[in-house]
Formats: sequence, C-alpha cells, structure tokens
Amino acid sequence: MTDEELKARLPAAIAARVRSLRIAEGRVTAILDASGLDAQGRSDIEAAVKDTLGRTEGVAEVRVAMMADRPARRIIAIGSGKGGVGKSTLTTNLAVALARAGRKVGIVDADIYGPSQPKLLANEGERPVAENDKLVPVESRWGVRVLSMGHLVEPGRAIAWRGPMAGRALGQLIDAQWGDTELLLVDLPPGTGDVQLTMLQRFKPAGAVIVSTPQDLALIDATRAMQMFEAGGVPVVGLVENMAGYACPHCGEISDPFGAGGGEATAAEKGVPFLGRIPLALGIREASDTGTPPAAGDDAHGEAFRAIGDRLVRWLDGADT
Ligand SMILES: Nc1ncnc2c1ncn2[C@@H]1O[C@H](COP(=O)(O)OP(=O)(O)OP(=O)(O)O)[C@@H](O)[C@H]1O
Repeated sequence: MTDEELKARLPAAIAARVRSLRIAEGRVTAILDASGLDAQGRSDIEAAVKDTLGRTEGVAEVRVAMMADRPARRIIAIGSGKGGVGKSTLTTNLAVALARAGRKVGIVDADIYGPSQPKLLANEGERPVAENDKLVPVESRWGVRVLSMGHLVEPGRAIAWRGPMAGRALGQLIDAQWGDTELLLVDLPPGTGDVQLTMLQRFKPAGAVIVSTPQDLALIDATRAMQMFEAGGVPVVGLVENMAGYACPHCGEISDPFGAGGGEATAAEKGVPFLGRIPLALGIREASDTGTPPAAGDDAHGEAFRAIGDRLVRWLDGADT
C-alpha cells in the first residue's frame, strides 16, 4: 500500500486537509491541517483517520498530528563555534527531514564567505530571479527551497566583503519572496562575528541548533556559540554531535578519532538538550558531495538525521524535544 493509496481511502473532505501522509514499517504518520476546526472537530477528524486507515491491511499503527493555522514564519539558526564540523551538512539534512515530515522548509545559506548549500542540494547552476526587488528562492529536487550567495556569485570566486556588506547580503537572503515557507533554517558561518550578530539583531531566530564534533576544542567553541545565542535572547534548541564514532569499512571496528560522548556531556553541563549524534561516515561525505542528502534516503545515516529532525519538529510544535 503506497502513501497515495492510503490517502485515497480517506473521505475527500479529510483528504483535502492532509499535509503529509507516510507509511513505514506498518506505521502511518499523517499530518493534517486543522485550520478553522474547534477541539471537537479536530478530535472527530483524528478518530476518522485512525479508524479508516487502522482497518487497512498492513497498517499496525496510525499516528495523527494536527497543525493549527499556519504560524508566522519561524527562523532556526544552525550554528557552530568552529568551522568544518558539519554545520552545512546538518542544515541540509535537517531541512530534507522536515520537508519529508510535511513542513514547508527553506534554507538561507548565510555562510556567505564559503556557501555550500547549492552543492549539497544539487542546484549549483541555478540563479534566483528578483520580483518586486526581492529575490525568489531557488527550488531543489529535495522539496527544500534555498537562497545562497553561491547562487549569486560565480562558482569558485572568493567573496571578500567587509562586515556591514555581509550583513546586508544576509538581509536580502532572509527578506525574500519565501511565499508559504513556514520554516527557514539559516546555515550560519562558524564563529560569533558580524553576520551572526546581524542575524540576532534584525531577524531574531526562534531557536538555535548548535553543531559540534566530540573533541574538547570544538566543544569549547560550541559553548561560546551557545552563550552568544543565549545573550541575544535566542533559546538553544539543543546540541548535535557530528562525526562521532567511525566504523572501519574493512573490519567494522568502531574508533573515535575525535573522542566519544563529549557532546552529550557538554549539553548536560550547560543544561541544554542533547539532540543526537551523527557518525563519521564515508557514505555521508560521498552522498553530500554528489548533492544527495542522506536524509532523503532510508538507510541508517538518513535515519540518524531524521531522528534529530523529529526532535526539532517536537520543539517547534511546543513539546519538549
Ligand atoms: N558525519 C560526517 N561524516 C563524514 N563526513 C562528514 C560528516 N559531516 C560532514 N562531513 C564532511 O565534512 C566536510 C565539512 O562539512 P560541512 O561543510 O558541512 O561543515 P561546516 O561546519 O558547514 O563547514 P564550514 O565551516 O566550511 O561552513 C564536508 O566535506 C562534509 O561532507
């Protein structure tokens, strides 16, 4: 039974409200638009979906989430203290995971000195157009829209801007024609410089996700990034540990080139949620280099990114992570 076949079983009035419906291993997850419904209306629809789909062969469980009227667009900043820890890779994969969960997601590649989203999303050659003096984001094949300086300058050309210009460029990427995009993930440059401060002052993010590798030095910098967001009144959604544990492709033995467990310990020490860890894996690097985000697939790497995406969804929906 495919997702579409399941959706076709629902009465038309309910099917029209379906924002996303997926089945995996016998478990159906449906996200419905609850605009204009009162509490009774919501619970009637939820019961009808569970009843109809629950009686379908091959379905063991039905989970229904109701989304209220579309909230104002929210920004989640993805930050790190140090460069090269996998912030851009995490941003892409979180966006793809959220799009798969039915969210309308866009990415702003604010890493304007070293933009990498066009490559990660496989839309390098595209150019955004402007409408009414505002940029129109570029679509990608992964259901995620994106605006990146990488789409505006010639590939490989270095951008050597001073702080205020960099800040203005970021403004144009965020204040664009995002249409019905409800969530913007902003891939920040590493560190705590001008671009990050402009972001905090002008476009206050609803929350920040911090990425670090497990070693002490990266974690010290990650702590600084957390402090910057907290000082700016931006809640830290949590910490993600990337490049944790390397499985030898020959013998399978797990080694920890950057140490183990440091991210979780730092999160606990700072009192922020630990959102999960992503292994150091050749497959993640190779897939990313060819513009195929692992989160778009169903293997263990995709699963690791999607598990973190689920935590972010819960946070966005007002539950604990
Ligand atoms: N879990 C992982 N396993 C293997 N390779 C990874 C992993 N995460 C990221 N990489 C690779 O590490 C490199 C750096 O990742 P990425 O560009 O996402 O980091 P960044 O923190 O955004 O860097 P920058 O400071 O340049 O913005 C890339 O080649 C990427 O494919």
